[in-house]
Amino acid sequence: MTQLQELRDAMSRAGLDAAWISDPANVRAISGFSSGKDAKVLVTPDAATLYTDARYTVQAAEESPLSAFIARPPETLKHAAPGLAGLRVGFEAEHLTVAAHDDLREHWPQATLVPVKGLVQGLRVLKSAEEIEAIRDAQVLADEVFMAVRPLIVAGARELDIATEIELRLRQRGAESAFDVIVASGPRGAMPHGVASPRVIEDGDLVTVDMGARLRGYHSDMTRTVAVGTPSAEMTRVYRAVLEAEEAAVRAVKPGVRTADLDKLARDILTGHGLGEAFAHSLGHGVGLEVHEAPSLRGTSDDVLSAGMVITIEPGAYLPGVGGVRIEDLVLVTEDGFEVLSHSPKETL
Ligand SMILES: CSCC[C@H](N)C(=O)N1CCC[C@H]1C(=O)N[C@@H](C)C(=O)O
Repeated sequence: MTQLQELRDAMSRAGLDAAWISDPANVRAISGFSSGKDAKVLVTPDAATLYTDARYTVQAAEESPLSAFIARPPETLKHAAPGLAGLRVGFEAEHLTVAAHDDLREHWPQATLVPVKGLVQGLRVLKSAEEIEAIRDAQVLADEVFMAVRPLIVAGARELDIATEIELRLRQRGAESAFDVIVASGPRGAMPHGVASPRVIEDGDLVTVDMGARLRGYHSDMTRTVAVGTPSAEMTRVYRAVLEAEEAAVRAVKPGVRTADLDKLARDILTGHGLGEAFAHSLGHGVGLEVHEAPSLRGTSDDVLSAGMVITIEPGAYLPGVGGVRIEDLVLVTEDGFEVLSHSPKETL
């Protein structure tokens, strides 16, 4: 079943006659159109229209099987209005701005607007074989690039130079960076989202590199923390604790496991090493058309793993003023357990 058919089933369950899809990743999932931020999709039980503007006439015809209406707002909204009179139209409450909602109310006065959450995101959680292939291919490129750049992570190099090399080499392989590359060395390692800075890497630093490729719209995500020279005894101990937590959590991945329990498993190991407070984020997240998507591997999550999910396992420990460690693998949940998609070696300190 295509995601469009699945969406119609979900709309019917939610009591909707139509859905206005505005989130770029959801637009792509439903229509195949890759410039989702300049497009919307209107879905009813017997029609689906891609709305975009004249910059994309050729691209829309090439990429999407949906019929396209080429115009800019408000003509798009005026075009849709007659067919929506008297209908319950779902809109994406987590994405639509207040101003865009006002526009819908103005142009569709006879429709009942219904806020919905996760309508399409829910359909994206289980990946098709084609989607898994794209994520796998993206990770192959990311592994290649990490391995090629690893020898450049030495004392005297700047974090920015490492990030630039990663971005360039991903581009050369036909991909792009999935997000701003994180290169956090020495004390900057205490920042989980420490994007590369001009800092010069020093002997004895641990350097956290968090990178991903985007290929055919799909993302990969992986982190390695590498040692330059000999790190301090304290940071070596932190590294080993994070590695222990990471490997234990990966081994526990299988269908039916609650993501909150996985988070707890990793967190308990770090707590046992006195690092519970230092683990300042969730254990991981789903990966697909967005780098962060469902399921959430957070302690408060109700999500349960199923075969076909692609997730990250990425515990970390962050000591302000001292440094940090994160180790992250990209993992496919399989019928009988898991497959690790990221293959870059991890340091054994
Ligand atoms: C800007 S994308 C960052 C990708 C990275 N691998 C990642 O997902 N990180 C880095 C540290 C924490 C983690 C993250 O942002 N987790 C989110 C889902 C959270 O809220 O915990």
